[in-house]
Amino acid sequence: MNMLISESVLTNRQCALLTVGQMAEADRRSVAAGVSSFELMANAGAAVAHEIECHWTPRPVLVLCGPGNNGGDGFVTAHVLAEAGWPVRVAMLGSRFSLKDEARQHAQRWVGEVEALSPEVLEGAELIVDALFGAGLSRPLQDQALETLAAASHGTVPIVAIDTPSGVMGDSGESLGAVPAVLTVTFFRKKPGHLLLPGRDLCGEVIVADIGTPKAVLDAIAPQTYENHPALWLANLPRATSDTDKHSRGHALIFGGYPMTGAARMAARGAARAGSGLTTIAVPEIAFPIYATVLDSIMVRPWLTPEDFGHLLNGSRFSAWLIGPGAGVDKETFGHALAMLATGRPTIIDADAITAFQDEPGALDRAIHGPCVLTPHESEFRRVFDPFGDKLTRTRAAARRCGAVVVLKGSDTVIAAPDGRAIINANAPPTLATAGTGDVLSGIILGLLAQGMSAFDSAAAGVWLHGAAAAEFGPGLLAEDLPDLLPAVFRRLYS
Ligand SMILES: NC(=O)C1=CN([C@@H]2O[C@H](COP(=O)(O)OP(=O)(O)OC[C@H]3O[C@@H](n4cnc5c(N)ncnc54)[C@H](O)[C@@H]3O)[C@@H](O)[C@H]2O)[C@@H](O)CC1
Ligand SMILES: [K+]
Repeated sequence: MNMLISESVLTNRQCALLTVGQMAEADRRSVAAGVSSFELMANAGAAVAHEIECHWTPRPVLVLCGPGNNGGDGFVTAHVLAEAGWPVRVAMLGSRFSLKDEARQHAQRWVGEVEALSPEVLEGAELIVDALFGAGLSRPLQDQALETLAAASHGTVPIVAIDTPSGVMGDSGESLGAVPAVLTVTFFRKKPGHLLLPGRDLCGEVIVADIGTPKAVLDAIAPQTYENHPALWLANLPRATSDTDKHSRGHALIFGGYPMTGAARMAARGAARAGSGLTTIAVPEIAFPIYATVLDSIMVRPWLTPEDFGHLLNGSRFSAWLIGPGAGVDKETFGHALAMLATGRPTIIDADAITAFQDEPGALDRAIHGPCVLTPHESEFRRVFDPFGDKLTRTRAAARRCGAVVVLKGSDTVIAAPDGRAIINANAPPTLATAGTGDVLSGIILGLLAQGMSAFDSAAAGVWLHGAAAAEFGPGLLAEDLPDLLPAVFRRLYS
């Protein structure tokens, strides 16, 4: 997996994602720093042409240009490819004389015919460049744009999108009529819509091209959103040294439910493999024989009454706790979760323990006052948080409301902190869609929290490690395979 090795040389600045508004600001600041808009557009179109030449041999290309700057990039791409000897045609939505500023200047350099956009222009094309609209689209595609792209998607001709497939919204990844591209070339930094679904799937391969935007622009913009990558948290990942002993690596406690006992056991194995020095499952006495007979290094601690469980929490030996996997949705789970949160020690509230707050979400907000991670999937999220808005906005709002790090799971998991920082994860393979993988995820995050990593870093690292472990295994994955795949992922991270 060379991917991990080459990716690890990235810096966190390179993982930054910019909103459509921030990208426009980057453009303005570049111009103020002396890089003209004309030059930015020339570089953008040339970068697209370069990627096309790297991916395909010369063939008839059709460039579909829109009425804004995305269309301007398209004219540059057409010009550069034609200069390189490729057979190029251009079709445009509207008139090239209605283009403004640098887009107009670049369009004037195109001496060939400009056909009117319609599905008929697709005839004979063996590569299509979608330069109709960029990421800032605010209304659905319609008429000729919609019909032409729809017709293009019915054929087998590859589509290369400039900035985003037209119709994908850069801030949310939502689609207003976009069709899938095989390659998307964007500029300076990705936007959230390149990673959030369905945008990510519609983009195909994404290449980020340098178009001469000065790097200092990023400091001025101070982005708050990142693509998940080890560059963001590797330096803070706990590592054992020669003076480490098991107690200094933390002690994770998991609430073990009954009769569903597998979930807590898988979480415990995730915590232990993530490096927790000691891992204990606290179980109702009736379940003790079930847990104890199938666990070795992981300890099992029986409790008889809820008061016993409370006393356990008030002892000082545990450094982080988790409740949720297999806990059951009932008053007891609600009470145990509140007892954990009341200690102010690092706590993960997952699965049933999230749902246990569905009638009283305010109680969750009031109880959180220490480091805390919530790990809902979409249905659990909707039971306790506002379901409106795109995934990034919703997760941020939830984190701000409750004061915890919120991990809204899925193929495009979003991790948000109460202070507004957010990370989008894109390394999770679809094989993770199987029972119990969420239990292992909360266990991995617990193992990192127990070792003293911050809640936001633990959540980001845990989500990434979980995805990398699943990718390591490939098809046929079961949740119980995941903990044992972590050592290979760690080995590569540290190599
Ligand atoms: N750093 C940057 O921001 C750079 C941006 N560049 C390009 O500029 C693009 C952004 O340019 P623009 O802001 O002009 O955006 P677009 O090129 O997407 O054009 C927007 C125009 O289309 C119209 N429009 C929007 N939705 C429509 C719909 N559904 N049907 C019909 N018309 C619609 C709008 O009224 C507006 O006139 C980027 O995507 C990128 O390709 C590059 O030239 C280089 C640098
Ligand atoms: K486009």
